[in-house]
Amino acid sequence: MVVSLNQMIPAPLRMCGFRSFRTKAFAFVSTGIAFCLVTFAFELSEHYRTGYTLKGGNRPVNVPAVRGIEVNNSLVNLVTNVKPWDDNVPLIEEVTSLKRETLPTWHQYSSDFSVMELYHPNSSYLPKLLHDLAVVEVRNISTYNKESQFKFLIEFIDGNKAISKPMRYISVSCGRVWGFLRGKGRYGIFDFRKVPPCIGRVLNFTGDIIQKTNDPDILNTQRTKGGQKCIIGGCRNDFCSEKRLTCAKGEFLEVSVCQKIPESIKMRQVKYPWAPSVHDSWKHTNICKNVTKDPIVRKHDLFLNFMEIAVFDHLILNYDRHHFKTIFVNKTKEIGYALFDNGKGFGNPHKDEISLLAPIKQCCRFRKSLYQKVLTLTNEDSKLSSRMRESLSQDPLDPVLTDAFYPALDRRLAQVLSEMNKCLEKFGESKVFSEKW
Ligand SMILES: Nc1ncnc2c1ncn2[C@@H]1O[C@H](COP(=O)(O)OP(=O)(O)OP(=O)(O)O)[C@@H](O)[C@H]1O
Ligand SMILES: [Mn+2]
Repeated sequence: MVVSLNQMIPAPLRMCGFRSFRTKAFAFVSTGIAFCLVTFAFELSEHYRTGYTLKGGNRPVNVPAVRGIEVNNSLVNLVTNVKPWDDNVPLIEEVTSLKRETLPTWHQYSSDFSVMELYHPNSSYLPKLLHDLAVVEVRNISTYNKESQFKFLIEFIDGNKAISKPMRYISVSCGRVWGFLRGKGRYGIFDFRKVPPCIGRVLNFTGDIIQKTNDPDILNTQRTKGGQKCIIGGCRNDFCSEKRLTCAKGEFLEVSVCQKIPESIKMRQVKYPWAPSVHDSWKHTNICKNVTKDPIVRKHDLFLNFMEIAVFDHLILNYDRHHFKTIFVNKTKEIGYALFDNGKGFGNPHKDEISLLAPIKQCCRFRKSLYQKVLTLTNEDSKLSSRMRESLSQDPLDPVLTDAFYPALDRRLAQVLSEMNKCLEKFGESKVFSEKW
């Protein structure tokens, strides 16, 4: 089902590059920031984009960002709780007194939230939620979580909150932009919806940012560079500095806007065992047994999730997976997980990194459903690249990915399938397919 939302886009937005805005009501394929791919296999994870040529006249050209390694991952403790429990955070509340459809879209989203999937592919509110993220007026904007790269917390006049990341900078290859735009690296590509709903948006530098904030990290760090309005912002010194400004083009600042996971949801940070690090012992040692013995991996059924994350990261070429978040509904049952930190993905469409598949290669154990999804998306009539293209074409900042990323997705998926098939040939289905942790 395709829902046309064209009329809902104000004319000024259309003029500044917002084109027809149709959102595929989640049938599901690749989850994505923007999500939505087709009706089964993968799904886009977040709507960020990696590069594009100028389109619509007055939109800025952006490009890829270089991101620093954020955390030194010692593999001594393969999986470690980084954050303690916060007992003051309430658990999920059910909305019982109001009919869901009468609630604002974000409220419908929150009340429908499941820890297993960060959104439901067929939910009626999802296209509207995405649309709202792209157009609802900003009430307040501030710096969010200064620990790493610069990002905004946006509060909208409808009460919703989102995490937003600005584009950073540009590199052009063969006349087209490629590589990854900061904050736009988040296309999930799974049939697992582990990245919150996201969409591209053009913020007005003065009207949506300067006039809507009282955050000194924004107000007091305004600069001008090459005639453009910029801010240093507030984040880690190496990311927010005079040398690394966030600049608008004219008044326009392109950002990704991701639905904030409801604040009632508890999350806990967990290390990814195959994280890149200076120690990266997994590159020369099979760490699979150690991982499976880890009490936290066992307790929270994390093992098979690692396999999904590996495939996901391989497809987007995210070589920066250090952590992910587990999410849960009560203190004993921690069943879901979320991937926020995908910003290094989609950096180079001409390169593949097979070592990202180390979990699959070392363990040879994964869900049959994962294998089937991979298989499905390699079919000519349901190719991952086609679904990705279709899904991303719905983003207001389309084109999100440059053309070279589409064959890259299919090529990497074929590599995944090949590794999985090697496992099956070697060990047989009964050992390889696993549904329980
Ligand atoms: N949509 C969201 N909802 C709730 N919390 C979020 C969301 N996005 C990010 N966060 C929180 O903020 C933290 C930092 O997010 P993220 O890893 O995306 O930022 P970053 O490391 O600065 O970005 P990047 O990896 O793109 O450089 C996450 O670990 C998570 O706790
Ligand atoms: Mn990060």
